[in-house]
Amino acid sequence: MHSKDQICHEDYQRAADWLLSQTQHRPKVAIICGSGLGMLADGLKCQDSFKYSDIPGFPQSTVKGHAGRLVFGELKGKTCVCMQGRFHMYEGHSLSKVTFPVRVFKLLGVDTLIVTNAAGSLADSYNCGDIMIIRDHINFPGLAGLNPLNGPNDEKFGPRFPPMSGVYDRGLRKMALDICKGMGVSQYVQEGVYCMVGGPNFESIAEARLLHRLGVDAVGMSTAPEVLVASHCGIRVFGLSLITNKVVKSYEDNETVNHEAVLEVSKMRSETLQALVTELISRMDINNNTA
Ligand SMILES: O=P(O)(O)O[C@@H]1C[C@H](O)[C@@H](CO)O1
Ligand code: HPA
Repeated sequence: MHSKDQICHEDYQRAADWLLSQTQHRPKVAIICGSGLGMLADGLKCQDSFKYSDIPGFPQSTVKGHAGRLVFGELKGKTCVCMQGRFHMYEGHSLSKVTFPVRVFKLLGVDTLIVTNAAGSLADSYNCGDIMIIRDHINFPGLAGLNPLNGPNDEKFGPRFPPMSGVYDRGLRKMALDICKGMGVSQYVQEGVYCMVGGPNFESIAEARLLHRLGVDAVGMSTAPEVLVASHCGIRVFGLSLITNKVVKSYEDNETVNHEAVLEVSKMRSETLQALVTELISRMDINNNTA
């Protein structure tokens, strides 16, 4: 490792080699669990689990609801790796640290990333407890120049100027909608635009109104950097937001949001989310990247 913020190819390779030496699992699918969504790893069979503090180069999780464990295992015959806890920019990590695991996953042979998060809704038709399939994102820190791909481009991972249209795989989104219909949960499933803000504060009312006017359906403090880095290195992406609160948009509204409430709602939908992710993985074709 060169300096706190500069990570080179060998650093990713060192972490990947260490993991490959510790487990027989060779994952094709990676799952990143959002706040309170760590239970997505619970269904994995034949688990091998590693504390982030033991993995070379991995940062530490500091947020409640993010256990800080990497879990390998089998789900419906597919080998998966699951991050029980992600890293956020507001914790003080550089964006290259936030996205460090994604490049390690690439070196492990992962070809599909499922990202999940807890988010607040701006869309008037959304309710607390809704599941939003992410169609697209707005990366506010990215628009302002805070991008994990800043700095020298590592051509071994991808091109200098990666496209960002169509990043959330259309086939997987359609498959997820079909699964939700089959599960009889379509009434609380949405498809929409996620916006990443820096956090750690929740939005002011004026900020919420701005995001609403911009067409944002749900807002959170993660996901976009991981998705950028995954897409840059050719990993297929699918994303889910769990709507844990409605963002306050009115000065007449006395509601306030807090992290404990976010974690409570995450728990409420854990079974449905787990069933959806399991069925999606079971149906997905992980060899030729077509759903
Ligand atoms: O990791 P995610 O994006 O699910 O976490 C959300 C955003 C903040 O970290 C936290 C706020 O409650 O939950
Ligand atoms: N805003 C930002 N991030 C969030 C929210 C929110 O309302 N809820 C959960 N994560």
